[in-house]
Amino acid sequence: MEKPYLQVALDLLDLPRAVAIAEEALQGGADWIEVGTPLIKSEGMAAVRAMRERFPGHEIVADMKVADTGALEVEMAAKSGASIVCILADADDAVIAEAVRAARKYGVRLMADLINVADPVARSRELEAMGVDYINAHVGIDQQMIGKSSLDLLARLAGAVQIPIAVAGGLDAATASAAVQSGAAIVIVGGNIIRSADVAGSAERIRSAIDRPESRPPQAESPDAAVRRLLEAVSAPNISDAMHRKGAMTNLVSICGRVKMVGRAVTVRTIAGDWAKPVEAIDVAGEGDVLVVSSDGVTNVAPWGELATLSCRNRGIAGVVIDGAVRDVDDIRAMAFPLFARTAVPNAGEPKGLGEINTEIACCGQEVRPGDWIVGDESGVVVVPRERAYEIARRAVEVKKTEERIREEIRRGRSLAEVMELLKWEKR
Ligand SMILES: O=C(CO)[C@H](O)[C@H](O)COP(=O)(O)O
Repeated sequence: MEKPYLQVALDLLDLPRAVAIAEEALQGGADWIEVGTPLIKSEGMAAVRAMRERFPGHEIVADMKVADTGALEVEMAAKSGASIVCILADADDAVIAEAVRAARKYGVRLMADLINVADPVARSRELEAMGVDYINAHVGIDQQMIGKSSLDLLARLAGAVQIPIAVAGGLDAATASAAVQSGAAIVIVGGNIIRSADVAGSAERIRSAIDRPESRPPQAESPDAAVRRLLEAVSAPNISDAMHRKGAMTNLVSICGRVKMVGRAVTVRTIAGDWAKPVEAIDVAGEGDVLVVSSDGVTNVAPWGELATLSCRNRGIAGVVIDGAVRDVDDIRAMAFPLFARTAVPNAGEPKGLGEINTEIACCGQEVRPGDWIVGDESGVVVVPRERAYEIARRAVEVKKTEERIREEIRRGRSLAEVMELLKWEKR
């Protein structure tokens, strides 16, 4: 079998950055350069021309995602220097037929992107019969965030067509290696190369995983374990960004400073500093849970202190959030326990048993339900709704990756405004 190709997908907005990143990716062993759809939307065919001029010896793939006017869009890309043009597999047969005619006329090849196709096997066979040159088993970025896998799609295509199959969608070194073992002839990687601080190094790792694929049995992981692993890898600000600036609790401070907390909420409602329900909830919570206590913002009396914190630590509870006051701060600090509260006060409340455990509560400006995910660090606390936890955790990891590349470019001497092209992207 011919050596699989590594195609780097330049899903960026800015052409000079894209050229610089393409150079680094080629140094690391990428073969084909994809002018990504966001770059085409931002810079137009100028991006395709620039890549052709700068990299004359490489395949230039224009990810046009053609949905209509097949001939016109293929012609544009071909005349700008693309050697491969991407069309949507789901486009009408009339669009595909026109795209194929134009591709033959202008001497380029067509790659059909299976994103969102209902019956990928049947459609791939039809596309092959219509003259498409490559099939792309592609799971899009938003689909990846809800757990869809390009490797599953690739597996469905085994033996379905004779033309080469490309695969794309969140691939890294391990999944690129698995893709090659499942028959992929072209491995397309975007985020895990272009948003790395070390683009050449990341491309190199993927290149060697493709060239020397290893079979490693996939690690079984429960959905909860996956969410926890992902949330532990990101910060509260990463999560807030991933949630479009929603989910942040207000007016809280981290009593022990530099601590991190991730866990599912056990909710508590208490009244007038009554500490019975918060303390009873310690025995309701399991290892890794977070107690979230609503005390209606009361700050002249504390429903929480050192002995409760010690008890939490013994049970492996991940942290506590209180929209009120706490006491015994010096002893709690010595434990370095993740405790988030509004303030400190010496008075304890009375344990009368007012309130309830594990009902929906309002706490620090957020609605919290039992089982929602709570993440806290020195920047504050965010609430992640339980039904979107996996998606938000995945998106937060992407936010972090994007920042890694931006940080590297600032280290190299550019300003944040330059890297982000703030002036260009101000809202008009
Ligand atoms: O076409 C795309 C998105 O529509 C991307 O280029 C493709 O998914 C590869 O990027 P990533 O590796 O980040 O998923």
